[in-house]
Amino acid sequence: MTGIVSDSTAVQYHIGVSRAMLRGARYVLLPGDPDRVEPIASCLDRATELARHREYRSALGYVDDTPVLVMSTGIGSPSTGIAVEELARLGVTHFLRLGTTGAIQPHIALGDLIISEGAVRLEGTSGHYAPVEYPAVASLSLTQKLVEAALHHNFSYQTGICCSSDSFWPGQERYDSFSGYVQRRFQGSLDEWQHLGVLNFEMETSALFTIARTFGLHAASLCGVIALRTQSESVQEGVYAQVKERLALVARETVKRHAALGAR
Ligand SMILES: O=P(O)(O)O[C@H]1O[C@H](CO)[C@@H](O)[C@H]1O
Ligand SMILES: O=c1cc[nH]c(=O)[nH]1
Repeated sequence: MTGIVSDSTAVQYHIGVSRAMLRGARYVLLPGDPDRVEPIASCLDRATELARHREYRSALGYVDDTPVLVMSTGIGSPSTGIAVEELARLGVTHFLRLGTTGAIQPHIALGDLIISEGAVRLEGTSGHYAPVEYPAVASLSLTQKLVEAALHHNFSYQTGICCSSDSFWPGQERYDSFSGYVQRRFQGSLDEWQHLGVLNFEMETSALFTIARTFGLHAASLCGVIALRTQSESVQEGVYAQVKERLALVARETVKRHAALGAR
């Protein structure tokens, strides 16, 4: 039986790109927001748009001679899991999430970058790939290059554990939802994660780390802080432009340094 999804030479069913379109790219930069693809791609050389399909918008560019795909994942772990599946099939081996996030530690500032060493799996998708005991951990070599790149640009950054939630409101203990209700299991959870040293909330990193690991592939996560959850439930949209620029600059430098290792 042949199906479009399982054929590695075909245009992939959800993401709308094929192996030939990737020009051998092994690196992918993964923002959640489709509108972040173009500004990130504009920090690469010779960038061109590839496709727009559902939440997946893609562009191909270069860091010197290294081809790099930029593709949005949409919001959340299910669509991120589909992106990893289909990109892995096309030969992508290194996945770098470029996201926005809400910080839950008081020493973190708006615009800071957070590099995740691991992630709390507060989502369902990764459980379809590995049991709950399996850790969601980052690729060491890719993460080391992220740290070097943030230092190179002199951007303030933190490293640690993030919490990846399946919901933006109750799972991140926000009370400004439509109903205002947060289930008992999440009441007090922000405080608890904070005491356990978790740095931030977002929605994709744990699925990305888990799935990439189970495939024997490499993933890292860089997020820019747009909400200070110890002060407010709101996101501060004024910092979004600065965060976007920082993510793109650090990503380019990370690929440059990692590609120079010549690792497969
Ligand atoms: O800015 P992105 O990459 O989408 O990331 C964060 O923003 C979205 C929620 O607003 C979630 O996807 C969360 O993980
Ligand atoms: O607080 C935040 C900000 C961005 N993304 C999230 O998931 N949470």
